[in-house]
Amino acid sequence: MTTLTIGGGQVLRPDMTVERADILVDSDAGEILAIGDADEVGNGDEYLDASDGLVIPGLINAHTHVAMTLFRGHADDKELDAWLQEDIWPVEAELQADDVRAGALLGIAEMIRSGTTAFADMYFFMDEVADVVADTGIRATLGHGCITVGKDDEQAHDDFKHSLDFARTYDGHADGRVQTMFTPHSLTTVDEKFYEEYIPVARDEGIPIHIHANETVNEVDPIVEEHDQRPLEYADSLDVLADDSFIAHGVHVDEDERDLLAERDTSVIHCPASNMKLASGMAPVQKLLDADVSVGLGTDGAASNNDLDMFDEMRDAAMVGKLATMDASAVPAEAVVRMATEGSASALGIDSGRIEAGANADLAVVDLSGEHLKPPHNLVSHLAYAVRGSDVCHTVCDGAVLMEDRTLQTIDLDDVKDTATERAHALVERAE
Ligand SMILES: CSC[C@H]1O[C@@H](n2cnc3c(O)ncnc32)[C@H](O)[C@@H]1O
Ligand SMILES: [Zn+2]
Repeated sequence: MTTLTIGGGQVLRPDMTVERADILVDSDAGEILAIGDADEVGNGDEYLDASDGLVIPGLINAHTHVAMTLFRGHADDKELDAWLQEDIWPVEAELQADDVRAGALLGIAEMIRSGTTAFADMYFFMDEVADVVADTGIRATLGHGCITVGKDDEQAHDDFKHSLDFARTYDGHADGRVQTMFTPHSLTTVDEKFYEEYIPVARDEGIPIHIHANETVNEVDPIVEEHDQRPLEYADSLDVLADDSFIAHGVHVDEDERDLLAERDTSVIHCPASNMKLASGMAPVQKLLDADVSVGLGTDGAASNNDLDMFDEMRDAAMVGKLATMDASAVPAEAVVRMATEGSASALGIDSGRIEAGANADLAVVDLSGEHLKPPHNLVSHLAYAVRGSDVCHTVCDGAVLMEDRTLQTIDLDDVKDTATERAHALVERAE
């Protein structure tokens, strides 16, 4: 057994207390072995210095499209439908496998550097993303996204079959760091008959389901008109809601839908930056929490955010949670830290997001030496409101060190930046 000690720092525990402790990790099994005083925990074969640092669970970005880093800054200042139809879908139509590889490498580098150790992604060319996940050491839940608008029946069926095949083939890839899901894009971009045919197949095979839902009023209204049902009631009639399902956004959800989500134990992934930038609306996050809905946190793609930094996302979630309710006590610091850790972990069904013996050794160390983190009155407050992604100095996933002293260990960052820039420019040119 090879072991790793993360020593000399303070540690965020699952009850949101902070204590001075060392952490011993079994690097082979990828698990936390012990947390305690240096003499109790003992010396590992390797050592990461966390002095003047706070060890936190690696953050979990529970909804993104990682290769969309290629479109960062390509299309801003438009609402969702115009943004997708006029700018994003035309460039996505030109995507090649190597583009997705380049965009995924860039996004994963950004996530590891800002303390994210797992993400959920629905996109295209997902075998490329799975291979990049394998090579870089991060953890991910991946699905090939299906859209039926603009496709004939045969193309749409092929898309769904491909999505199921991807989920079957790649589940457990990369020593179990890759899990898979079935990912119809949304309730308005996928025709009902495809839900009716393929959701039962996913359910029979135990494949989790992830969709965008209730993101904008433009998406909700046509469903209500056509089906005389709220979108999540419609989703439930299609058997989309279950304890291993999770929906992205959930901005426009009424009280009955919140109760339905709680009853079905379906998680909502809150994406506050994307919701603000696309002016989609303000999700009723405090009401979701009050209704006992499990809430995780995601950045969405880098074209609607425009970064993949989960510290930014925690801050945005806390800020917009207060603005939405005009209540400064809504969505407090502790709630957003829980969303980015245990809430997202629960949505993805992974045993990460908590620093306890037996849990996955997915960890990040925040350097507390910066002037913007003094005085350290309350470190949970700092995580929500003051820490920046660039304060992360070490990142560990599955017991392996992915970043040490701000240097990536599995990614050649200069090469990744150059390749992504070249491919993004060529891609946009092809689409013009
Ligand atoms: C079918 S793969 C995923 C698909 O979703 C698009 N997308 C990116 N951000 C959003 C969003 O906020 N709402 C809906 N769809 C989004 C992405 O560009 C892909 O086409
Ligand atoms: Zn999305």
